[in-house]
Amino acid sequence: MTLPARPEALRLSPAETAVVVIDMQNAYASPGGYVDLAGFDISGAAGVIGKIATVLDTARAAGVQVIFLQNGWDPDYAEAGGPGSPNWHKSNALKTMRDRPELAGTLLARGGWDYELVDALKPRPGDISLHKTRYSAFFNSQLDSTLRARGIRNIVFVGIASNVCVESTLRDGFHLEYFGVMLEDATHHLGPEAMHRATIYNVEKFFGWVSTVADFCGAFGQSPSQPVRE
Ligand SMILES: NC(=O)N/C=C\C(=O)O
Repeated sequence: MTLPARPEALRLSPAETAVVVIDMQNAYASPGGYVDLAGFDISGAAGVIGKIATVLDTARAAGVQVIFLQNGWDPDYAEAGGPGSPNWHKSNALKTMRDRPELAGTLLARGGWDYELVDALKPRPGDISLHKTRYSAFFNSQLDSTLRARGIRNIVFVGIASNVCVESTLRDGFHLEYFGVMLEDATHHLGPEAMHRATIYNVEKFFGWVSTVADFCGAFGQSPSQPVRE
């Protein structure tokens, strides 16, 4: 398949390509989830859910492996690290729970609603689900071995947040020799909109390629006119 992308089109074989869905959990995309409670504007998050669903439908039909990542920790937060970990100091989920003790134990804890994937984006048979405990999905996870075991060299990224976990993972993937493509309209940022644009610049200029949902579906879909779900 030839995927139109910036700075140039890419030739991608479906068997060597995965769509990696970053952290489409209630924490990042639902009202009342972690980033909403932490004070981030999540109004744009709902808009990417339907677009990601369209990408996943197209990927599955084309034989492209779909891999879901979920971010978080065990219910006791041992995996989050204590004061000796920078994560303890920088994680806005942990900081929010320290500021608001009534939320203790609720944010990004495995087994809770906040950790769960949003209802519209649940894994289907054949999809793979992996857990991660830091921003990069390659760190201390099974992502690298899962991809290598299947001969996958190309990763198409969708999910939240473009400027945090998507960019961190795409950068680590670059250093591990993966070809990373970010779908700019199936990813959403945390913080000011300029952060999304900055990530697009970084990816396009230094770490990978940028494409769109329509171009992905045009390249991998049965029909180039396959509609994009809103
Ligand atoms: N999924 C993400 O990009 N997460 C960003 C921040 C956090 O998890 O605190």
